[in-house]
Amino acid sequence: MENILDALAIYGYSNLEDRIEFELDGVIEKEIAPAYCNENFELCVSCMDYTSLKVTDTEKSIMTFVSELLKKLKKNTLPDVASVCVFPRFTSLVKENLVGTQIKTTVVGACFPAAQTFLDVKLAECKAAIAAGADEVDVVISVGDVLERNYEKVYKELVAIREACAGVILKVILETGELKTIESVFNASLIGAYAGADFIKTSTGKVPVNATPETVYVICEALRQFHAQTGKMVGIKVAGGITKIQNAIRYLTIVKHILGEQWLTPAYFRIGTSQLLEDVLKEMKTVKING
Ligand SMILES: O=C[C@H](O)COP(=O)(O)O
Repeated sequence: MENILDALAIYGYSNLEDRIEFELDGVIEKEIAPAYCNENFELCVSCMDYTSLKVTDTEKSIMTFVSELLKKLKKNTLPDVASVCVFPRFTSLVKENLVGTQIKTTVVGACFPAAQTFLDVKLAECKAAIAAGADEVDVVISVGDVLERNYEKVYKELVAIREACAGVILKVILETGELKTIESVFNASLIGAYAGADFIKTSTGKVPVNATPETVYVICEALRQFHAQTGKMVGIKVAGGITKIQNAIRYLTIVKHILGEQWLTPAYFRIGTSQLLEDVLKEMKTVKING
């Protein structure tokens, strides 16, 4: 592509603010109740990036985290989650402990969560994670540069990261709670898509504001327009503070409403979460009992 600024000029977000409020409170709100069913709870499990990104994580705690997950899935006859997501140093450990399942190993790379280091260090970390067995890498965009509209710089860095992550799934995290405006979330989504991201991800879970219905709406709209222009489907990962299945179903409904049912597979929809599975199990039982 010639120039990211020329590419962005094709897209429009001017009427989004009114539409978001109108649709989230109206038509989308009405679509949530019928989507609240065990079939979609299972879909949420299969789209889950089951995550542990704590400063206290150790080899021992991560092994327990993975084995408890596998036990819960088996005991409740649930589908495999999409991936287990951890810090880079646990890559090979997770990979080994997932042998015999379809579950992928996701690693946060490029100096998650602040991403404030040298590009060479970011690239080296991504490459090391892949060499250790990562199937998927989640990296944070240079948030400050997006806010200053240094779009060319942000795009070039992501292209370099895309090259370093050749052959694996790349998720670009926008940290939407820090981007704040529709313009920056919309443009950052498109920059990620043009740089070759497989998924645009909302948040790290490490700042006060994470995924929200409004920002998920904006990302979906950017990806809808990107698909209309290029024919390419880019996935969306909602993440950060998602502890209740009600919230996951709300996001699933927004994605379906804007992007369509074809996005509702682990190839195009992910939920990054450290705590959602327990609530899914609880709600599945409640829904079964109450019919
Ligand atoms: O990558 C970030 C995680 O998906 C955040 O998950 P959490 O806020 O549930 O810990």
